[in-house]
Amino acid sequence: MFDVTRFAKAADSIIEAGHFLYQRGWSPATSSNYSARLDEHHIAITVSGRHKGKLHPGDVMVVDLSGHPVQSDCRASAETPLHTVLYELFPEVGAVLHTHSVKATVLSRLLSAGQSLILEGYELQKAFSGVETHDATLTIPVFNNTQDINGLAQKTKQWFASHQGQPGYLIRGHGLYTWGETMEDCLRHVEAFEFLFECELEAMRVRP
Ligand SMILES: CSC[C@@H](O)[C@@H](O)C(=O)COP(=O)(O)O
Ligand SMILES: [Zn+2]
Repeated sequence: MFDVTRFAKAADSIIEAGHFLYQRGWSPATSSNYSARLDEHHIAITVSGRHKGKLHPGDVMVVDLSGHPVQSDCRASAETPLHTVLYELFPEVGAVLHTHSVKATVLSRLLSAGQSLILEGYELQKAFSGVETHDATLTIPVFNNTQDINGLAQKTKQWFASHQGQPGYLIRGHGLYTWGETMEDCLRHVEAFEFLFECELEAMRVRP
């Protein structure tokens, strides 16, 4: 079983993240899903289909790392497997955020099939945990969108198993997944990505 106090704290951090991400326009309407680790076997995650700017405690539930609801009759996010594979793969990960911003959506559609987004030379890359210089090269893979979430989860798990230092990925025409040791780290990563997406789009505009 999970610790109820930890769940309450995790739910609060998820609700607060939803307010922030909705206000910034990165999680419109019922798009996006968020989670936070409770322990080795359980995470708190948003209930499917809830408006992310108006989350309340009943919109967050517990699932185990197989995605099964624990003490809840609600339906967990349709994209739960995209979260659980990250918690399985990275024991240090404490939070995962998925957003649907305009910039992530547009940029991911401009990259061709098989092309990753390469981020290098930006001072702001240092906002990602473990990155200490603008000279680092970050490779952000772009997976094709699909409604086969289990299939996509396996693809992401495989890719990140062999690229452990990379901070997130895009799903084409869909959005961003990123994670961190804490919810605060994870929110910083979303913000850093949004700045970098804007820089990349602006660079394409100036020099097509
Ligand atoms: C409102 S469309 C977005 C959904 O299809 C999905 O991509 C999403 O991010 C939210 O799904 P959810 O099941 O609410 O977690
Ligand atoms: Zn989504």
